[in-house]
Amino acid sequence: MDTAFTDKDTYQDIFDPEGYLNTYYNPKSGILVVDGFLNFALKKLHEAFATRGIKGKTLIDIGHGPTIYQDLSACESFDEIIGADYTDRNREYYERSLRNEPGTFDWTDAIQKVCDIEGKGTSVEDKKKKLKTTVKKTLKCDVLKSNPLEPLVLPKVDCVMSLGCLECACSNLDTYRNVLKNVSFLLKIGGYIILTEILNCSSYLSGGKRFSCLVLTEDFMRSAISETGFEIIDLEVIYRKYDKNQYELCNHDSSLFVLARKIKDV
Ligand SMILES: C[S@@+](CC[C@H](N)C(=O)[O-])C[C@H]1O[C@@H](n2cnc3c(N)ncnc32)[C@H](O)[C@@H]1O
Repeated sequence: MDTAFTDKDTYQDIFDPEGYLNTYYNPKSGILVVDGFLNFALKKLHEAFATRGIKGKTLIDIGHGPTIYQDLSACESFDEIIGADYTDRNREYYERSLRNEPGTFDWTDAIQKVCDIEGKGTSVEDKKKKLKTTVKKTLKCDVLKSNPLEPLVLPKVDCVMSLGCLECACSNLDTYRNVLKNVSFLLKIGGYIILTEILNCSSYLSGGKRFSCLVLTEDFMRSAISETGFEIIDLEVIYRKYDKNQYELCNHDSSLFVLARKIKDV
């Protein structure tokens, strides 16, 4: 299902955090739970931070939306995490989730999964505390700007992570390549980028509204990342089993994880 490009101000106006979380991350029926993406992402993030030892002072989590699962492994490897998203509602929901406010989405299953993968006997409560103390703030950001955090200019960071955001922010492949350069601007030479994207998806339904998605392929991702000054360290794709009902909500056929290291500015 194609749909007109939904730009950042459409997100600001109509993207509903609760509707998104219930459709995509509900522990029993969430599309990204049922299709295996969430477990895949949690495993790959643990591998990147704990097994490969990607660590440092600061990680920026760009386009976090209302989700916190992506920071559960990172919070053990970085002194601080800075969140960033375009919409006020998503930044507010992210902060409320970090404070474990009543009525916010229950991430217990995902947190328990990460604690189990880590195998250190960390309790869900202790992981929530670690996450809350490591994420220092969340900032307004626009990945379409050469400095996505404009007007702020932060010191270059050790890692930038962006899960399921860039393909929503871009209307064409050239813009996607530029956005990779924009995100790279925030990174030290030798720093790391971590991306997940859904592939071959043209749109997704969230909170009863349809949002556009830039159709990405594994080949495009490999070339775009290499052409924007990164060396790919790890890239993995998982394929989803076809389910007509879920497909109508979100028509991706696979999901991609990539870890890459910045070797130069382009
Ligand atoms: C599908 S949600 C991804 C949420 C979350 N990272 C996840 O893994 O499910 C896409 C996010 O991209 C953000 N976004 C869209 N356009 C943006 C832009 N130009 N700059 C920064 N964030 C943007 C939206 O506000 C939204 O939070």
